[in-house]
Amino acid sequence: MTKITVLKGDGIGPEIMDAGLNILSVFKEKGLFDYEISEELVGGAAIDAVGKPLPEKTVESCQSSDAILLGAIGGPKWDDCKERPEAGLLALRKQLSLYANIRPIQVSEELVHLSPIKEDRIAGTDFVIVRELTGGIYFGEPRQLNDTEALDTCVYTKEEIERIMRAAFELAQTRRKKVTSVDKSNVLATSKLWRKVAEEVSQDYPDVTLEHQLVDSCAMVMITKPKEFDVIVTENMFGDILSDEASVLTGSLGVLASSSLSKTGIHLFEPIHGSAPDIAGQNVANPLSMIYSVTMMLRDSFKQYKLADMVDEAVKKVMQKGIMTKDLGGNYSTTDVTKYIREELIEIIGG
Ligand SMILES: NC(=O)c1ccc[n+]([C@@H]2O[C@H](COP(=O)([O-])OP(=O)(O)OC[C@H]3O[C@@H](n4cnc5c(N)ncnc54)[C@H](O)[C@@H]3O)[C@@H](O)[C@H]2O)c1
Ligand SMILES: CC(C)[C@H](C(=O)O)[C@@H](O)C(=O)O
Ligand SMILES: [Mg+2]
Repeated sequence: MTKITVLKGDGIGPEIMDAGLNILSVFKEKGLFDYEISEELVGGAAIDAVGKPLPEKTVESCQSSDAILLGAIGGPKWDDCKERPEAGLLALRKQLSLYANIRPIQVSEELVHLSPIKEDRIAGTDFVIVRELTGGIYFGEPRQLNDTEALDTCVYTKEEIERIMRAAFELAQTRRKKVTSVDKSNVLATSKLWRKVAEEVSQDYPDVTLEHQLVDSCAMVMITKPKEFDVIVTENMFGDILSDEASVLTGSLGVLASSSLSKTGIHLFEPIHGSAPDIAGQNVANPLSMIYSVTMMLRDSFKQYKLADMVDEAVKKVMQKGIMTKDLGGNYSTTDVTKYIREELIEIIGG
């Protein structure tokens, strides 16, 4: 039996996870896709229950799963904990070698008018950020903090860069065959190596065009000419920042999902946003980020392309009717939007 480990996490995590699982369960009910769920703790919820953000039981469940769904972690309640919820997520990424974080950015027809950026600049935008997820300054040693000095270390090895480059080039081969490698090679040693390895790897993909861009100007072009991009490949922290910036193009952070891929074949799927403490518990969070995380899982882990397409179609129909959460200017609740998507999906399957 296909096993999915579900990590609801904190804040809006449980609310949007319930939405994602609600949609997935339609396929089980209709006999189209069977699976069992193992629900485990991560983040603040795990700190509260067992005193640490990533219990061994959670890791063991993930390691014996076919895929992992994660809601979101973190929140002000745990800001002063010795080990914060975020440390649990980072340790999970590291322990499961989830090195390639794929963050698709598509501006849909239904939502294009909701971005603060002019419609003609962004209509048709369709790119993917490939973010290196297990290296860089997030994980480098030594790191230190005392009252007068703090130290973080940014480390990248050639192997780590080569691995993420290959993921980006292979993805580009299935798309418009252009890779933009983003770095800060005018300043950073890690970025100089990044650029050199990008050039070397590109020799193996002659059908793909490689261009380099500095991260500061990339941040600007992403807003002014986002249609220029096909696949952006970048290191861990730049990818984190650029992907939240990219959400401005799509109308809301609440519509963006991601897959974190591992060579083990056990991948993790999660929204790119956080636990949104400002709206948690109000039933107003946009469930689309989690529902799209489920469609990414259906495609990347289970090759269930038709089922994923059906969910996309159901979401599109619901958006066309203007049934949206507050972040997109609507006044429907999380559960209402989910209910309408479920109904559309059932109709699509039936028809
Ligand atoms: N992968 C993760 O679990 C993850 C990612 C990012 C941040 N975090 C954590 O989340 C906590 C809050 O961080 P933050 O406030 O900077 O970022 P955030 O992404 O949680 O929220 C930023 C803004 O976007 C809104 N937003 C986010 N998701 C939404 C959704 N689905 N629907 C509607 N609006 C949505 C929030 O209401 C907020 O105004 C922090 O503890 C942070 O470390 C976790
Ligand atoms: C919560 C935090 C550690 C995480 C990150 O920085 O990777 C988040 O911002 C993300 O984008 O998934
Ligand atoms: Mg982030």
